[in-house]
Amino acid sequence: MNPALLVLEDGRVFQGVAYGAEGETFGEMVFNTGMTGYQETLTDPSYARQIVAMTSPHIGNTGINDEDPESSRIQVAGYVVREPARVASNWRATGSLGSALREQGVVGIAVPGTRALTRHLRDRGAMRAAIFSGTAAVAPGEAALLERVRQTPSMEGADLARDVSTTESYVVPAKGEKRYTVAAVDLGIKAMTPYRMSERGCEVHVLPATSTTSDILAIAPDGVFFSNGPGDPAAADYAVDALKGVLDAGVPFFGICFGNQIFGRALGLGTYKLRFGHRGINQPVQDRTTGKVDVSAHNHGFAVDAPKDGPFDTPYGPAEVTHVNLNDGCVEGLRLLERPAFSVQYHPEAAAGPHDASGLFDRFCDLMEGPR
Ligand SMILES: NC(=O)CC[C@H](N)C(=O)O
Repeated sequence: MNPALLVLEDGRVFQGVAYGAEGETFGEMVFNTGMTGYQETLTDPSYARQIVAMTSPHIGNTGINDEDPESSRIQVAGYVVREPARVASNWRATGSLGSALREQGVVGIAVPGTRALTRHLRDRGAMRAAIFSGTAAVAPGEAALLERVRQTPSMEGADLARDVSTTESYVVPAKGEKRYTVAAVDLGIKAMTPYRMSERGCEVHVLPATSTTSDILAIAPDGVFFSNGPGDPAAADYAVDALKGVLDAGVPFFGICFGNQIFGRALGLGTYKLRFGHRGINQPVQDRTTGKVDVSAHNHGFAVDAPKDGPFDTPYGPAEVTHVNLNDGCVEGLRLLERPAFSVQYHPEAAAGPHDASGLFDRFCDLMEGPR
């Protein structure tokens, strides 16, 4: 087992052993608290340019399979685990996680101190980092490695959605009878999202991130969807502009995660970076319109800054915060009160995660049914 180093931009260094591909990789250091679902995490395009540490101490037990990927490849910039499983055992497994990381050139590290790392990030916030393993970890000394980490760009201001988006549009057919046509703008879309819509009779036209309002409306959609995605929502003006045109046209709208942040910006709200974000599958979110609490899947480092004490004015009429996170009070959902448009900051597609919030896809279908 070859030595490896995890170097954080504030100078903290964790020593470990190489896991996956050997070499070096740079990204924003974040942690995920999910006890299950590592394959969905690894393949979620929202993790582009992030090094993800798993707080669950044993990773890889169920190997990898052909059914769970959220995209065609592993998307994280690097991977930190406490103890990689030595044996992959599951009836669906087609391979081991270690070999998948190696084959796809994803540099990882196993460190004994993932708990210390998580506490450090919780206190100091997500920060730039790098993993150096094999020969990359040996020669230069920690000071030189740290200097290289400090030269990398930060997540703030990063426009990454267009890098991970599809370049060509494609159609996910409706399962059973087709009821609605949905234009889904791919800002880093997870495979489960169009699937959840197709299960409900939606024919989903997945469009590139930089699609304009007229590209979107050209398919005559019953509803428009903006997906999750990586990077800073403040850097995606092109998506905000496209969505403004959709809202002007009054077409029903649903957004998830990055899509919620873009919706917030289209309403004139700002976004800001959370200290360490929410990444896991057990975050409590309250629907303020019903009082009901969902346990939900999350992956976000930014949040929308919106007034929570009642409806507020927007260019599209009054809006309100519909959902809040019960851990830290941050905004988890928005809606317009006089137009058919809403969004959530978390993941009702539940991949991985609890299915409490899956009814939000039905709410989107109800909005599309409305004008008929
Ligand atoms: N999953 C997402 O869509 C993440 C949105 C955004 N990149 C954030 O970190 O907040």
